[in-house]
Amino acid sequence: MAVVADRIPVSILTGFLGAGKSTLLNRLLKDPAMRDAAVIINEFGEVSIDHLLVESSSDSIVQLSDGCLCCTVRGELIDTLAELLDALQTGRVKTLSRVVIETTGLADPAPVLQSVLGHPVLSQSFQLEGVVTVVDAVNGLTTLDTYPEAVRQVAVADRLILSKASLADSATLNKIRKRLSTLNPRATITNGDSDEAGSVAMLENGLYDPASKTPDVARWLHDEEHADAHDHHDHHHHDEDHGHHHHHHDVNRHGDTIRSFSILHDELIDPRAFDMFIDLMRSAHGEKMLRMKAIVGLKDQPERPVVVHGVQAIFHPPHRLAAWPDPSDRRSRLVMITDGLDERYVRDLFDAFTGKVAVDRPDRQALEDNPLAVPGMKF
Ligand SMILES: Nc1nc2c(ncn2[C@@H]2O[C@H](COP(=O)(O)OP(=O)(O)OP(=O)(O)O)[C@@H](O)[C@H]2O)c(=O)[nH]1
Repeated sequence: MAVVADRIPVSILTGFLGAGKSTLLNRLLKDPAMRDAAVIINEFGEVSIDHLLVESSSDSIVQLSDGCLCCTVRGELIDTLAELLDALQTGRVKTLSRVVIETTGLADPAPVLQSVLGHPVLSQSFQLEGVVTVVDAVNGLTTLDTYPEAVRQVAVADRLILSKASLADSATLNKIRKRLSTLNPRATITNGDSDEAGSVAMLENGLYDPASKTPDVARWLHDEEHADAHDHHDHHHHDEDHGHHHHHHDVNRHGDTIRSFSILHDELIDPRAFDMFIDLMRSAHGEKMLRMKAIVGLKDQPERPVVVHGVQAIFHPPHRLAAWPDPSDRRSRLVMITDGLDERYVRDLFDAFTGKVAVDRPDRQALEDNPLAVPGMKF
């Protein structure tokens, strides 16, 4: 493979589940300087939603890498970068100004970094320009206390973007800023609301230098290099159960209580029933629901699906899309990442609200009578 004279800058956009990575990426893609950039989006879970919602400008190439970047299986990412290079060298892509890789929220960034920094061939053509980590001002402190991945994401960053600052009180904001400065004293902290956060400037952090980070970072990268020798596929279990594909994670990295699963539904849903389902999930199980993303067809406006984002107990205001992103596929899709919440239970609850009858399950009426199901979300 020929060596490209100027290496192409690669930026990594990371941050815990629901921190606001895609939101930032959508803003970034509107910056004219992102023309000729490629974006690689990695999603957790087999039913993808993110790529449908990325508002790419026509010149940006959006690649979907659906391998799991959160563990050390990095083959997919290497393949995707190699394909980009090939497209450039064979003229299928005229110019490639930069690459942005959005990791999954559970990503341990070390293997991702190592893919670029440590690959003998790719590192001749790509150079790591920096790591941008989005931290949610509302859930950030709890997340950092609970999930070591979140700490690593902060520690490796060149720039920290503090999202949802407008939703947090000033005492929380001060605490989180302090915590971030302790975890990573050299990273710039940028407010997510600022113009800078949504522009290419946030990616321009100079070349990535692990030595400027805390000593832990150099150690993690070193560990990753050595972990390469092992076959990490051993840790992945892709089972088929009731026709649903699971992605069970390497228990050593994420704890064996984290699960990702998705629900597909062919019929349009009664808006009120969906309200109730979401409300019950939020009020009764919010802390166990690390992430919910859904695109849902409701009976009131079948042509305009609703997008719902839940991040732990916080549900962001849902929004209606102007149309289905892919008109040939109008199934409702809910992707959930839970910690200690049984998949069967969530499925049964959803089925109950959407009218699927089963003998051993409460029906919708019974659930509506449940005082936990406080109506609240209106579309
Ligand atoms: N108010 C407010 N909401 C935000 C901000 N950033 C993101 N959100 C909302 O938070 C929710 C999650 O945002 P995403 O951008 O999808 O988060 P993500 O990090 O890409 O999520 P994952 O890919 O699941 O890890 C969405 O409903 C956003 O609208 C912010 O700065 N302020």
